[in-house]
Parts: sequence; C-alpha cells; structure tokens
Amino acid sequence: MSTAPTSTATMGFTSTLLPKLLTLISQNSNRRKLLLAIILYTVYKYRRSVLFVRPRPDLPGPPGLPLIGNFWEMATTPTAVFHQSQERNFAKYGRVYTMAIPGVGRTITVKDPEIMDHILKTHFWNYEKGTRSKQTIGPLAGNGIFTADGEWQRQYASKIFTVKAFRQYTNDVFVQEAQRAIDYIETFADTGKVVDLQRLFYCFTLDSFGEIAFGEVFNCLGDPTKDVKFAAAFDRLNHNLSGRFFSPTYKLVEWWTGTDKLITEDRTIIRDFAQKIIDRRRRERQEQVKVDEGKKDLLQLFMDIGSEEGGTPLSDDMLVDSVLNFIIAGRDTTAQALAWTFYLMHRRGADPAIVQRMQEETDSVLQGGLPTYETTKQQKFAEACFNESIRLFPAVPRSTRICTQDDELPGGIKVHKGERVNWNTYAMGRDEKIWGPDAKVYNPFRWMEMKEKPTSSKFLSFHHGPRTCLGQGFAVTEAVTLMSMFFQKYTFELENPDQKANYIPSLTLPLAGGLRARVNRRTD
Ligand code: HEM
Repeated sequence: MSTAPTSTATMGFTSTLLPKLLTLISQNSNRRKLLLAIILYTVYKYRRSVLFVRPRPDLPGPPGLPLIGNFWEMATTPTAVFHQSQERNFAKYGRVYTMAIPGVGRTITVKDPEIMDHILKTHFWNYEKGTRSKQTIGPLAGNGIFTADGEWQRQYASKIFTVKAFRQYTNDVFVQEAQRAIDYIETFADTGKVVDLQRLFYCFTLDSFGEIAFGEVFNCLGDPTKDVKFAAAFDRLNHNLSGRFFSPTYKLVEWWTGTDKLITEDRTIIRDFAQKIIDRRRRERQEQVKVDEGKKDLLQLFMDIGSEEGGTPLSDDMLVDSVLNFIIAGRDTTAQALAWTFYLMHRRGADPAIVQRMQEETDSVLQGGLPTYETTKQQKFAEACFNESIRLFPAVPRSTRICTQDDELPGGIKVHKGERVNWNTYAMGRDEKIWGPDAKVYNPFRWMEMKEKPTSSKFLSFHHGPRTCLGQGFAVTEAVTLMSMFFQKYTFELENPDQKANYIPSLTLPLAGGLRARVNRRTD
C-alpha cells in the first residue's frame, strides 16, 4: 500500500461520498450495514493509498482516488488528446510528475533533456523496455529489435546500414516508387479532384519496403484506394495493439470484443507471408541461384550476415522478426511524417515562403533531373521541413522504460526498481525552454539559422543514446526524395485548409482524417 499526497479526489470522497454512505448504512439491514461499514472503513483507512503500489509522496502528480489511484483518470482521458493531457500535466506539475494504477504500477513521466540523457544514454543499462512492451507489441514485433533489450538484434540491424550497396539500392527504389506515386497523382492534376496524400504516402512507403525488405512488389501504388492483404493485416494489427498502450485492462477488453482472435489471425497472415519468401530464398540458396550484389534486400542481408564468419545463422523466426521490425520501424513513421510535413506546409496560415523556398531549392539542386543520394544530401531546406514537422508531430510520440535498479535522476529525483519512466516526445518538441517562445510554430527556417544542431536529448524524435533510430538517414533520404520529386512538378492545395491538427491515438502519430488535397501542375 502506498500513501499519496492528499488529493481533491480524496477531499471529494470525505465531503460528498462519505455522508451518502453513512445515510445508506443507516437505512439498511444489519448484514448490509456491516458490509458497508467494512468497505467504508477500508476506503477511509487507505484513502491516500494505491493498491500494491509503493508510495511516492515526494513527487507531484494528478491526485488519484483511494485504492485505485489514477485508474479512473487514465480510463476517462480521451485518447485523442492524450499528448495534450500530458502537456497540461507538465504545465501544472513541472518537468516530472507521477501517477499510479493498481496492476500497472507507478509511472514517473518526465520532460527534460538532462533527464533524458540520463535515462537513454549515461544510465541506459538501468532502464529496459521490460515485459509489458513485449506483451503489447509482441504479436507484431515478436522477438525483434523493438521489444529486445540488447542482444543480437541491434548488432545485426546496425550492420545492414553499413552495407554501401544497400544505400544505393534503397535510393533507386525510392526514386522508382516516388515516380509511381507521381504517375498516380498525375491523373488528378488540374482536374480539381481530391487525393488523400496520407494514404498515398502509406502506399509509397509500403511499396518501397516491399522491395527493400523482401524484393516483393505489393503494388499498393497501382491503386491506393484498394487494400493490399499484407498491408491491411499489418495496419489492423498495429492499430489493435496500439489500444493496449492506452488501456490497463486490454486483455479483458480484447477477450470481450473478440479482438484477440483478430490479432491472432492478422499475425498469422503477416508471418506466413514472410515465411513463404524465406522458404523460397532457402531453396534458391540450395540451388545456388546468384543474387545481384547491388540488389540485395533486407532478408538477403540478414541471411548473409548470419552466415558470415563468426556470425550465427538466424533461424526462420529470427529472420521474420528482423525484417518485420524494420517495416514496423520505418513504414508508418515515414509516411505519417510526410503527411504532417505536407499538412503543415499547406494549411491556412502557413508561411508561403516555405513552399517557395522548397521549390527554389529543388529546382536549383535537381536542375530538372531525378534525385540521387547525393542531391538529397544537398536539399538542406527539404530536410529542415521534415525535421520541423517531426519536432511538432513526432512519429513516435512517447515511450517508456522500466527501472531495473534504484536510481537517482538529475535534480535528486529518486526512481525505485520496478517503477516505470515515461517520456513524451510530443511535449518536448513544443517546450519553449528548448525551442524558444515560438516553439509551437512550424518554422523550418529555424533549422537553417541554427549555429549548431540541437542534441538528440533535446530533439528526441529519432531517440537518443545507444538505441537511437537506426533508420534516421534512410527516412530522411526517402522523404526528401519524394518531396523533391513532388515539388519539382506540382503545387498542392488542401481540400480543407482549416483541417485541425488532430491525430489518431496509436503507437505512432497518424493525421486524423487523412490529408485530402488538390494537385496542380506548376506553371512558373
Ligand atoms: C520519420 C521516421 C522515423 C522516426 C521519427 C523514427 C523514430 C524512432 C524512434 C523514436 C525510435 C526509438 C523507439 C524506442 O525504442 O522507444 C526508433 C527506433 C528504431 N528505428 Fe526509427 N524512426 C523513423 C524511421 C525509421 C526507418 C525508415 C527505419 C528503418 C529503415 C527505422 C529503424 C529503426 C530501428 C531498427 C529502431 C530500433 C533501434 C533499437 O531499438 O536499437 N526507423 N526510431
């Protein structure tokens, strides 16, 4: 049992609920009276306690209810404004606050670069993803890099990005798939018809990943309005598992709604798909079919790295996990970041100088040609537009770790073994202390004017420390390739320029309502 600071909820209990219960007792039979009296006594005695959670009267935080702590608050906070509610808590309680829920435990939520550096870098070893993370996204991520705490996964995955041919191959795929996206929007150009750009970006990143991960053509860009079986199962699974992060009682809810069965079905579809490709590759390997060095996909690279001298060949399950984790990491994140970028550049009130500068930069770097890996590196303003959008709308908006040994954070804040430390990248990206008084304004020019790039403990969108996003360069190249090819030819106009910046609550940050826009050919 724990003792929490006296709360308004507790005061509400004494002033409103207590008299009601006393009246109820006086009106009931003896047995009922006794039962009610016991309940009343228990609730009163533990009015400042949260069942099974260690007390932290030293930390501020939203007041909870007797025994159930912040359960009610968590259950009733609309998930569509989850990040704003955390921002409000920071505004009220400062850079660190706590909440507690029976069965889930205590969470300490932080928003401070110095503390982030401590948790994610200098004391990295003391904060692990833990079993809850594995339970929640396990059906999708398996035992891959996302749920693992170290081991072989990072070692293998990081090797992939050092393969030079892989960089060239991915770049060729981005150009090819962006061209297919252009073929699609060309049919809309100057017609006044509306296209959902977010959906198109999902198809762009899915088709790119189909090629890069498995050497497979999903052909989502062939008709973005139609579902691709693998992608539909992947999206549904992602969506259903996201719900687990917001619900302490997800097991019960899934059983009640039948979502548990859907999760199993979708998991099977995805893994069977990957397994078939692995079987084919193993057969081809036995038949000694030659693989073009310049066209090795992720699966092939993972198979090769495992067979290298000193390497351990990966089992089929490990291969499936490895490749799927790249798709989880890179597909939705990049598509959503692109959608937010186009949204922020075109919504009402956006500075027209942003699109103008983007066009000027693209025209001057590409000179009418197609992008290459080298030209994307020169498009600093395009990169700034992208970074600025994931500062405000980070594709991974929050995350969590479990403390494995008692620790002390900068500022003398104690964290006990088993307590959960959460952080909110969304809130950090809008923090005036880090970004200045215009922190909430979309202003890509700030990146061009900075003398030094912000450290990753401040610009947390790609994470910080030893588990920093491995695909940061990949994502930026992919996004800048598409942006440059789009801005080279077209202008965009949102169907609803006043569309609100709402997101769908999820592990990532999709733009709610998609991004419906009209496309016009550039005439300048
Ligand atoms: C806008 C795009 C992206 C953003 C904002 C982003 C952000 C992140 C963040 C915040 C993490 C840490 C997650 C956590 O452990 O809490 C992460 C991890 C990771 N990302 Fe990205 N990512 C993006 C694109 C990509 C792409 C395209 C790839 C692969 C091609 C990728 C590969 C990875 C991998 C493998 C990890 C796991 C690293 C580890 O746990 O050691 N990411 N990413």
